[in-house]
Amino acid sequence: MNDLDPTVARITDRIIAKSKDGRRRYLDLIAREADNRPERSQVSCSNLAHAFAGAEEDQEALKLHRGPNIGVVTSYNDMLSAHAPYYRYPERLKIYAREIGATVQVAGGTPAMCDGVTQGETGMELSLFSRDAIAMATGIALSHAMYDGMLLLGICDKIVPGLLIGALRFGHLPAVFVPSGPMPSGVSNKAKQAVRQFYAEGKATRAELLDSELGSYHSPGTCTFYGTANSNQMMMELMGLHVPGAAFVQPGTKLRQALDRAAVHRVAAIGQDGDDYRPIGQCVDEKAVVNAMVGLLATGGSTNHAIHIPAMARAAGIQVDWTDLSELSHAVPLIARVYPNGSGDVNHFHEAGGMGYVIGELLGAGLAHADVMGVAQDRGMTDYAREPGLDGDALAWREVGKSGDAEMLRPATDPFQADGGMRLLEGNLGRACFKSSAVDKARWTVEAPCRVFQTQHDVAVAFASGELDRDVVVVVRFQGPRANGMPELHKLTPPLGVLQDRGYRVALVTDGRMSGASGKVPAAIHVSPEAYAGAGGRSGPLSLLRDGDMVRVCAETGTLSTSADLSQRTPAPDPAAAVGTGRELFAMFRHLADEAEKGGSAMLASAGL
Ligand SMILES: O=C(O)[C@H](O)[C@@H](O)[C@H](O)[C@H](O)COP(=O)(O)O
Repeated sequence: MNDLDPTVARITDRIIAKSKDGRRRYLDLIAREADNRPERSQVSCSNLAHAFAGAEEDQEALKLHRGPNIGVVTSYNDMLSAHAPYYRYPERLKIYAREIGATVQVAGGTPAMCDGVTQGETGMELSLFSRDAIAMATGIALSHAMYDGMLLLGICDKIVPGLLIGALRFGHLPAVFVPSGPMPSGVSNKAKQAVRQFYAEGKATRAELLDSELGSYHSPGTCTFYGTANSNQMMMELMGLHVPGAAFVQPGTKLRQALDRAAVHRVAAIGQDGDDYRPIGQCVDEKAVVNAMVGLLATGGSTNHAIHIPAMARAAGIQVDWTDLSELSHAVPLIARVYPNGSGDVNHFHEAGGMGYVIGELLGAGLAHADVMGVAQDRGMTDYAREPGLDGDALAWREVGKSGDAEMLRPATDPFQADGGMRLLEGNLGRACFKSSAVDKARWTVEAPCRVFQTQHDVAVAFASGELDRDVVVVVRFQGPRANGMPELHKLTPPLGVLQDRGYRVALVTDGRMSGASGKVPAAIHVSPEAYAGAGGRSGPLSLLRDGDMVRVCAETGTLSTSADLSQRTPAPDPAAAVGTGRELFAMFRHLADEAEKGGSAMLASAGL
């Protein structure tokens, strides 16, 4: 293992310094919570009876306080394919717990949205804030104070960040995340995108498109592209919150079951009553957060994490921003290419060495912190650089060896790109993120007259009528957290991709989000401050742009600017708040949300975190 890379060391020190007060307050809180944790033997018998009444065969063990009682927070629903396998989990987890004299109770459920289902639809405007609703639901589940540890069942985009934020507010408890793995590969993501582009151009029928989509999304398990859900799994490994290597093992396999079983046994082993106490609030420290950022950059992960990492870190008293991410990006090489940044999917990535290989390379190059607490048998990250397998029925970890596919995974000494997957853009239009790993370097700079839109639907209409057939920067504004909850605008990818393939220089500029599955088209996203002013607020510069203004997006120099003189202009008026699809229920989240760079969260802002 090499010495720590100087940039990683410097940024970690900076994060530690700026988080000093917040982190101290947080650690004091969890120490107090640990000290004040109600001894179950002292809790009122009536309260206990309420808690154990439904426990059936575990009632006796709970009554006698035989072993740790583990609370499961599950985000099961069977519309979300990734979460469908969780249906059978509670029963299994209870059995695994009994093997070691522990008990498992389902503490509560959380909502879980599928961004694939709501993409381009009004339901997507609830998506970012569903993360905070999940954190709050996690808090409600754990508020019963009957648990000695937690198992967190969630995979997809907002669910892992929401579960982690909620769990961190119970940071005196140990926790293990339990993923259930990707579905087998179907129609390749590249072929799926090609049919979408054909359809956008009128060259494929709706029936052909649906067949292609169903060939891709075909069974229970996580979608196979490297989007937000799978980036979540990467981060949980690099933060040490999984049983090592649990991320990408498919559902319904013996290995998956062995990993789930190990998760129960691990969380029971690292509780406050044992001699190896590892509360999640200590596992998630500044170094673990830096590891998550490094992993995101090294693998070209989802841009959504530029919003979620600051939010998750805040819940543990830690402050990070896009400057930290961007500076790290200069030091972290891109060592993985998974669709949308390459052609293989997460199953191929896993076969080629997967997370074990990535972590081994990052540790070897001094880019990741080895000395995080983690939940693995041996403290630290070393176990995460191995891959799990079965020796008979027993779980065993083996060395990963060389990359099994040099098109997909490369050593840190011979990477795909010398720097990581994300750039910060700045200028007179604000601050924005640019996913450089997904965009051909020849397209890192686009300067063209802009067309300004207020909805993604209007972009589709302009595209269909041929109005966008030219070099153009497409600006889609009023898509920030306070305007409409900051939806993903991934449905713009096929039309903009078509324009690009027709030979035009095209870029997108928006205060909204793109999906983890977006790539190819250069995009300045999450522009902050957002265009929307809100009561008593100030409109961001995007609200001043007009059709025809020259806009420059440059990932090389980190620029997002216009040559137009904006100083005398009046901002475009805020759009009216949308109602329907439940959006009116989320008005308070929109009113109170802070900026994307801080996590776009009303909950954290209001809590003073
Ligand atoms: O951030 C993400 O990872 C996406 O929101 C993802 O959850 C969503 O399902 C995509 O919209 C589907 O991607 P495809 O366009 O490849 O089907």
